[in-house]
Amino acid sequence: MAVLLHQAYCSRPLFSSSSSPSSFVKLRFLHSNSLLFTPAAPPALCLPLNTRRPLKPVKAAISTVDLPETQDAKTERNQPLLEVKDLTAVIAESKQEILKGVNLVVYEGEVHVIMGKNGSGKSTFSKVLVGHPDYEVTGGSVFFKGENLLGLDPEERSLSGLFMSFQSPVEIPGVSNIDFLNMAYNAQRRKLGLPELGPIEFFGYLQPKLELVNMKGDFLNRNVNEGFSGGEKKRNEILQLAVLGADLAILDEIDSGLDVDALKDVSNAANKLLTPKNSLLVITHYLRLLDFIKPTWVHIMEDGIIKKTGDISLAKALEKEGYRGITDS
Ligand SMILES: Nc1ncnc2c1ncn2[C@@H]1O[C@H](COP(=O)(O)OP(=O)(O)OP(=O)(O)O)[C@@H](O)[C@H]1O
Repeated sequence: MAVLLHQAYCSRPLFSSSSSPSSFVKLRFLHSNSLLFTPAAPPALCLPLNTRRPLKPVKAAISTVDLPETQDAKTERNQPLLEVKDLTAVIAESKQEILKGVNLVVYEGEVHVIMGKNGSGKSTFSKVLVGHPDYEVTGGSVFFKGENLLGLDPEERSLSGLFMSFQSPVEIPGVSNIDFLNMAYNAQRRKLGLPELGPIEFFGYLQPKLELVNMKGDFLNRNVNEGFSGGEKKRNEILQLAVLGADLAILDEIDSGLDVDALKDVSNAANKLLTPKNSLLVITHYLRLLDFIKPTWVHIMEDGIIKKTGDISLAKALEKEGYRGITDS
C-alpha cells in the first residue's frame, strides 16, 4: 500500500493514502511494518548547518528589497537569508487571493516574528515559502540564500535549509518517532553522499537533542504524534528541528497549547539552535513567547500584506491597544 506523507516539513505530516496529491515524502509499506522512503523523494528535510548542500549563487537573480531604514541599519554586517518581494498567492483550488504583496527580508542571525489577526495570511505565507501545493504563487519573488526559492520543489527547498513546524502537526500511525527521525536524517545523509547512521549510532546522535528539548525517551517508541498532547506535539516539532537542522526555521504557533514549563523548554531549545548564521521566523499571537524568544523584528500582517514592522515595542503596543490601535495609523 503506497501512502503519501505530504505537507512540507519541510514536510511532514499529513499521512494519508487518499488525500490531496503532493510530491512530498513517499513511504511505501513493503510488509506489515517496513517502510521505505523512495529515494527520489526524501522527506523534506533540513540539513545540519555543517553538512548542508551549498547552493549555487544566482547573482543576476538576486532581488533588491526595500528595507525599513532601521532594519537595514541594524543588520548591515550580515547576509540576507530570505528576501521576499511583492509576493502574491492564491488558493490553488478557488483562486482566492490570500497574499497580496508580502515584502520581508530576513538576515542571518535574526529572529522575525509575524503577528496578525486570525485569517490575515500568516500560515499561508509560511506554507507558500515551503511550497505547499494548496497555494499558487501569482507574482513577486522569493530568494533564499541567493537562490530563487520559487523555482525549487518542496524537497529542494527543505534540502536547501528551510524547515517548517506546522501549526497542527499531524499523526503518522504505524511509524515510530525514532524510526521516522532516523529515516528522515538518513535521507538527508544519502542526499549528501554520506553514510547512513544505523539505529545505535543514530540514538547516540539523538540523545543530546532529546535533552535539549527536555523530552522523555518514551516518546521515541510511540508513533509519530499519535496520542501526543498538543504540547507534546509542539515539543516533538522542535526535536525534529534539532535533529534535522535548518538555516531558516519557520515556527507556526509553536507556543499554542503549551504550559509555562513547556513554553520555556521549547523556547530555550529554539534559542539554542539559533546561531549567527541561521534565523527564525516565528508566527505567534502572544507576547508571552517573546519573553523567551527575543525578536529582532516584529511584523504585523493584515489582509495578506505586512502592514507594519517594528521591534518588541510593537508587540507590546499590540498587547495594550489591540490591532485596531496599531494598524489604523
Ligand atoms: N487551503 C485553503 N482553503 C481555503 N481557504 C484557505 C486555505 N488556506 C487558507 N485559507 C484562507 O485564507 C485565509 C488566511 O488563512 P491563514 O491560515 O493564512 O491565516 P492566519 O493568519 O494564519 O490565521 P490564524 O491566526 O487564525 O492561524 C483564511 O481566511 C483562510 O480561511
